[in-house]
Amino acid sequence: MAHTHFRSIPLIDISGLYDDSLVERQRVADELGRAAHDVGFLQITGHGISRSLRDGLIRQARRFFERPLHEKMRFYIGQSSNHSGYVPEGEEQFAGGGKDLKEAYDVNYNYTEAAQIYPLLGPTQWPDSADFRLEVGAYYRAALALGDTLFRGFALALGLAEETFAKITRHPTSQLRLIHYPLDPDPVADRPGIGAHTDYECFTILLPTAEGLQVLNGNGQWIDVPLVEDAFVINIGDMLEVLSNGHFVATSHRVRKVSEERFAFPLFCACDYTTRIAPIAGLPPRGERRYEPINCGDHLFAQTAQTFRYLRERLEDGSLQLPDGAAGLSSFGHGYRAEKA
Ligand SMILES: O=C(O)CCC(=O)C(=O)O
Ligand SMILES: [Fe+2]
Repeated sequence: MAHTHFRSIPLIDISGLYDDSLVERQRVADELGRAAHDVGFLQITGHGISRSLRDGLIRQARRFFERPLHEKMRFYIGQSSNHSGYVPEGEEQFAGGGKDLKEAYDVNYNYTEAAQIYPLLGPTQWPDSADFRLEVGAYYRAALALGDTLFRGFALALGLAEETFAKITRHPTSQLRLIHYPLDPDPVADRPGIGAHTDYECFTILLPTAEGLQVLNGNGQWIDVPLVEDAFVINIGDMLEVLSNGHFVATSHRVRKVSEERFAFPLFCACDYTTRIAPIAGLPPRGERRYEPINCGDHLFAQTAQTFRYLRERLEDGSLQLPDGAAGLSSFGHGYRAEKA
């Protein structure tokens, strides 16, 4: 296993990434790089996303999930063109048939400029609330911009040109999930909030409202991620592990059963749909692992199609086909998750 026997999650003030001095940006980038290499998880402060933007997001999520199911289902993800909208409990089914105790609202890059050519890109399906669209949309854009800053930091940390990732993140297939974990009505049933997994994308910018997230260290121990005021949790996903040739690690994590209502807002920062994800030229391998190249969008869509009920039904009735090459992807996503957990 690549990552170390860490016992805690590094906390890094990233305000220096916005500094005019490259020396200062490199100093912070080196800290990010150490955390991404040793742990695959970190928390950041100094990110510049205001409390009011964060509060607006949380407020809109609370309001939406409080609505009766039949109203939420008017914005069901299965009727959208870019895989956005309401995800009821049980819609997602993971390898082994597990179901998580959660509901979600998924917001994608709102891509309206061209005819939709790829399954995960297109206009986002918003609910019938102008405030939701305003506040959630504003948060999405701010968090995506923070993602661009982190991409620059990770590039410096890898010894690459600062803009390396900018060329492949123009209209990224990056999804913001508003997740609601209700209070568990049946504390006997053994259902996790979210079972053990790694994230598929490059990295995730996560805002949680309560504790519950746990991270697997190299010793096989689950380490609690504490709730830190004003901080975001950042974790490396499969694609940045590949791009960095294993220098950064996608670390397995889970959400344990919740004893209080909990919300969590991950923004999964990915690349443009057609980006070929392979080790970046010039980065020496770390360890024995060799990475097969994959296509960013096809990989995300193939994983999604195999876990969401409405897409599985289309696969089964033949109205949807998986992208070419999707079959050979078991070393990522859930397959990889199972191996690590
Ligand atoms: O709820 C959380 O804190 C984490 C959610 C998560 O890991 C995911 O959605 O991939
Ligand atoms: Fe995750």
